[in-house]
Amino acid sequence: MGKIRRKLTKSFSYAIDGIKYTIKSQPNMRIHLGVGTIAIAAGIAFRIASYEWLALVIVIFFVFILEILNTAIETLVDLYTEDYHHLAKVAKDTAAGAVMVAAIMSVCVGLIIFLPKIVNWFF
Ligand SMILES: Nc1ncnc2c1ncn2[C@@H]1O[C@H](COP(=O)(O)OP(=O)(O)OP(=O)(O)O)[C@@H](O)[C@H]1O
Repeated sequence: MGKIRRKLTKSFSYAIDGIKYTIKSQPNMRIHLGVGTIAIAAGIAFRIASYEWLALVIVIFFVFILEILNTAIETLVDLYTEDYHHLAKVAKDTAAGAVMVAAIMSVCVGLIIFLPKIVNWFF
């Protein structure tokens, strides 16, 4: 039992190391964290419904997940080659594209949830 717990603790701490590395090395991850925090604060301020929380939390975490995977792919490419290679460019650009698509999706969800509330608030 102790052995299993020690193994789980180790895996957990390696995963946290990966997340910490992404936050430290990727300015974009820090932007995602900032925007996610603002969106959560806005959700609290506007008392959004539970289905809106569901959509908001999913898109926020989806962007985090893809940024972490993007970092893993970038790092693997750099480990493989530091020379210019067309396929290295394709790998990095497509991984970055995935993050961008997720970020656009999260902006759309944010607008769908908050825009009517902001308009109501002002008018
Ligand atoms: N080995 C390589 N061969 C060809 N093109 C590369 C290579 N490394 C990077 N690139 C190109 O340069 C771009 C920037 O690569 P870089 O490693 O600096 O990532 P980045 O822009 O810092 O990504 P992020 O901002 O997400 O950290 C890549 O998207 C890719 O188009």
